[in-house]
Amino acid sequence: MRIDVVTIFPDFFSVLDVSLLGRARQSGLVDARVHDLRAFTHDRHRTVDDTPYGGGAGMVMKPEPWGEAFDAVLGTDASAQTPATVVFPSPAGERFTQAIAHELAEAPHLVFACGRYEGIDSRVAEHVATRATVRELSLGDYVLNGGEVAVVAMLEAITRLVPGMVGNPESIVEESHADGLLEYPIYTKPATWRGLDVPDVLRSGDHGKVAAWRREQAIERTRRVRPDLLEG
Ligand SMILES: Nc1c(O)cccc1[N+](=O)[O-]
Repeated sequence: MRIDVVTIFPDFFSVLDVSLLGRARQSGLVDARVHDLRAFTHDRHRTVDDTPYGGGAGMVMKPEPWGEAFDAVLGTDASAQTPATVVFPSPAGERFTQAIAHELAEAPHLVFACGRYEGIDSRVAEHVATRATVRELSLGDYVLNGGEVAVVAMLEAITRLVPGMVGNPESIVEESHADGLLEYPIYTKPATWRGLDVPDVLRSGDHGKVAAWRREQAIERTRRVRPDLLEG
C-alpha cells in the first residue's frame, strides 16, 4: 500500500517513523511519503493561503499549490488500474468508522490532504474527483486546527488492518467496533487485586461459557455506552 500525505506541517508525521507504522514502513508493507505543500509554491514567501471570496474571517488555502501537489502524487496513477483514494479530513465529512478503515485498508494508494486555516479552496476536491476517488471524512464533531491530527488517527486505524501489520490477526477480530460492538471487559493476573476479583467464569476453563459471557458483556456495555451502535 502506498500512502501520500500532503501538509504544511510535515514534522507532524514523524510519528510514521515509530510504532507499528514505522515497522511496516521499514518492512515495505506500507510505502508512506509525506509532502510539504510549500514545496509546491513558487513565491518568496511560499504562500499557501489567501483571503476568502465573499468575505469572512480567516484565510482559505489556495488551489494552485494543491493542484501541483496532486499532480506530483497522482501523476503515476494515470496508468494505474485502480485510481487512488484521496481523503480530505474535514468536520463536514462522513464520520470515519472501523468499517471505513477496513475499506481504505484495501486501497492500493491512499492520499491524505491536510487542510489548515478555514480549509482548502473547494475547487481542489472538485478537480481531484476527476482523477481519483474523493472521500471527505470526519474524525468527530469537534473543531481541530487542521487535518493532521485526524490523519494520524486514521492512518493508525487503517494501516493496522493491512495484512502483515499486526503479529496476531486474531487480535484485530476481537476489538471494539470490529463486530459492531464495544469490547468486553478484559483481565490478567493477579486473580485478586486490591480486593477486586477476576470474574470466575474467565478462570473456569470452559471456553463456551467464556465466549458466551464475553458476548453478553459486549452487548451490555454497548447498550449502556453506545446504544446507537445497536440500532439498524
Ligand atoms: N473536526 C475536524 C476539523 O475541525 C478539522 C479537520 C478535520 C476534522 N476531522 O477530521 O474531524
